[in-house]
Amino acid sequence: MTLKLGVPSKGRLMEKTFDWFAQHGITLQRTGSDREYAGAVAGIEGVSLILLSAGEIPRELAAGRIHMGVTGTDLVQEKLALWEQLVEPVEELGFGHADLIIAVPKAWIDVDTLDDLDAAAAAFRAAHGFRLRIATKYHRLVRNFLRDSGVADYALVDSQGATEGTVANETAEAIADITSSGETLRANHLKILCDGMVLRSQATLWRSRTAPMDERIRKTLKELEARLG
Ligand SMILES: Nc1ncnc2c1ncn2[C@@H]1O[C@H](COP(=O)(O)OP(=O)(O)OP(=O)(O)O)[C@@H](O)[C@H]1O
Ligand SMILES: O=P(O)(O)OC[C@H]1O[C@H](OP(=O)(O)OP(=O)(O)O)[C@H](O)[C@@H]1O
Repeated sequence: MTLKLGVPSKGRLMEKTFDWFAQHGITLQRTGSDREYAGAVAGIEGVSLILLSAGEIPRELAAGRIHMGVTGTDLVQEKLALWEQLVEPVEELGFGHADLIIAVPKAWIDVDTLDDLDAAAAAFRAAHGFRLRIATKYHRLVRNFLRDSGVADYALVDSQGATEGTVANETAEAIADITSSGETLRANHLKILCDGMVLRSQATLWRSRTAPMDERIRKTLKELEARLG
C-alpha cells in the first residue's frame, strides 16, 4: 500500500501545488498526454499521486480514499458537514487566496450591510410576491452565515459558474461567490456588503482522519509531514 496524495488536476491550483511541493524537494508530475490524468512522484518513497478535481478532493479525503490532499478551505467547509471530524489541516500553502463574500448591485445605494439586505429582502418580497434570490454554489456556508446574521427572507438559487452574471441576467438579485482581485465583481457592477465576508479561503494541505493506514503508510506520512511542515 502507498500513501495516496490527491492534487488538483488542472489550472492555477495544480501548478502552484506542484511548485510548492518542489520547494520542499518533492517532484509531482503529470505523466502521459495532456489529457491523461496520471501522475508520478519523485523525491520520496511510497507516495502515489492522484489527480482530481479540486471540488472532489474533500469528498475523497472524507471517504478515506486518499490520505492527504490539497484543496481550498472553502471547498472543504462547503462540501463536508462536520469537516473537523473528517479532515485535519496540515499546512496552509499561501496561494489560492479567495474570499467568499455576499455582493449586491452597486446601484442599490441604500444597501451596504446585512441589516440593509434583510430590510431590502422583506421589501422585495412585499413588492414582488417572491423572495429575493441569492445565486451561489456555496449553499451550506451561505445558509449558515445568513442564519447567524439574522437574514431570513431570501431564496438561494444554484449557480455553478459565472455567478456574477446572474444579476444582469435577472436570475438573481444578489450573489455569494469567491473573489480574489475583485475584477469580476467590478466588471459586473456589484459591491461587497461591509459585513458580507463569509469565509477567507486559501489552498491548504489536508490529512484524512478516516483513511486506513498500515505501518508503512504511517511512516511515510510522518516523513512527509516532517518535510512539508
Ligand atoms: N480567482 C481565484 N483566485 C484564487 N483562488 C481561486 C480563484 N477562483 C477559485 N479559487 C480557489 O481555487 C479552488 C478551486 O476552485 P475551482 O472552482 O477552480 O475548482 P473546481 O470547482 O474543482 O473546478 P473544476 O470542477 O473546474 O475542476 C477553490 O478553493 C477556490 O477558492
Ligand atoms: O476576483 P477575481 O480575481 O475576478 O476572481 C473571482 C472569480 O474567479 C472565480 O471564477 P473562475 O475563474 O474559477 O470561473 P467560474 O465562475 O466558472 O467558477 C470566481 O468564481 C469568480 O468568478
